[in-house]
Amino acid sequence: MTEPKGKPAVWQGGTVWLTGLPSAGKTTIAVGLAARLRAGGHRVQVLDGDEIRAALSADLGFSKEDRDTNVRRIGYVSGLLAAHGVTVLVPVIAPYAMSRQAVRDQHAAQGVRYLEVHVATPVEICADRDVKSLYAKQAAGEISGLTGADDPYEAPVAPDLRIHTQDRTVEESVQQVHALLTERGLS
Ligand SMILES: Nc1ncnc2c1ncn2[C@@H]1O[C@H](COP(=O)(O)OS(=O)(=O)O)[C@@H](OP(=O)(O)O)[C@H]1O
Ligand SMILES: Nc1ncnc2c1ncn2[C@@H]1O[C@H](COP(=O)(O)OP(=O)(O)O)[C@@H](O)[C@H]1O
Repeated sequence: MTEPKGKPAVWQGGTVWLTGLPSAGKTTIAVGLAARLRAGGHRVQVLDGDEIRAALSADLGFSKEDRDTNVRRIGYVSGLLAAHGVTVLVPVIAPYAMSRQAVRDQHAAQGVRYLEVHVATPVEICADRDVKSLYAKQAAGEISGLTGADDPYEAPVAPDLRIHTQDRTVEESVQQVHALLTERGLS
């Protein structure tokens, strides 16, 4: 396959999983980081939670079992892409430690780089942002099983990076993750 003209492609791939509560800032950071990496010549794919659920996991809900299946599916796809030189950014809640560990193990078994970033925005801030009005709906009793409100979130014990987005600009948060990638040879 011929590479597009322009900046030379950068070939090292890997998965960067951004885990955190709804409205923590996962998608915003992934989109900002993707633009920055693409400008540097990287092949980048963002596997957004909502898009993947529509395309690949439409059969799944938000039970523990379904979330685990969803996370493992996304991990499988990201591993394939990353093995072929793509930097895969995954802004997906992934609330259970065991599912996240399974994805990490799967990448290790394939010899593919994997970084976990905990977007550790406190639930009060997330509920205040409430980008999709989910916290309001949960508080009003219209939905249940919302991560962080009335469904579990197992915070990572030893992520590669933990970031606090409150009192930070989006650009500062993107820069923090970009610095991690640089340190680990992924940018
Ligand atoms: N009950 C409940 N709990 C959590 N999230 C909910 C729920 N219902 C819908 N949504 C919306 O779906 C997005 C979460 O999908 P994910 O695939 O990231 O979740 S998971 O990893 O399978 O738990 C999530 O997207 P983000 O807000 O971007 O995190 C929500 O918008
Ligand atoms: N430092 C920051 N990093 C990321 N998002 C931030 C930051 N400060 C404020 N925000 C805002 O928080 C919201 C996060 O929404 P989103 O990225 O959709 O969250 P998630 O994907 O985790 O559900 C956006 O409106 C974003 O502009």
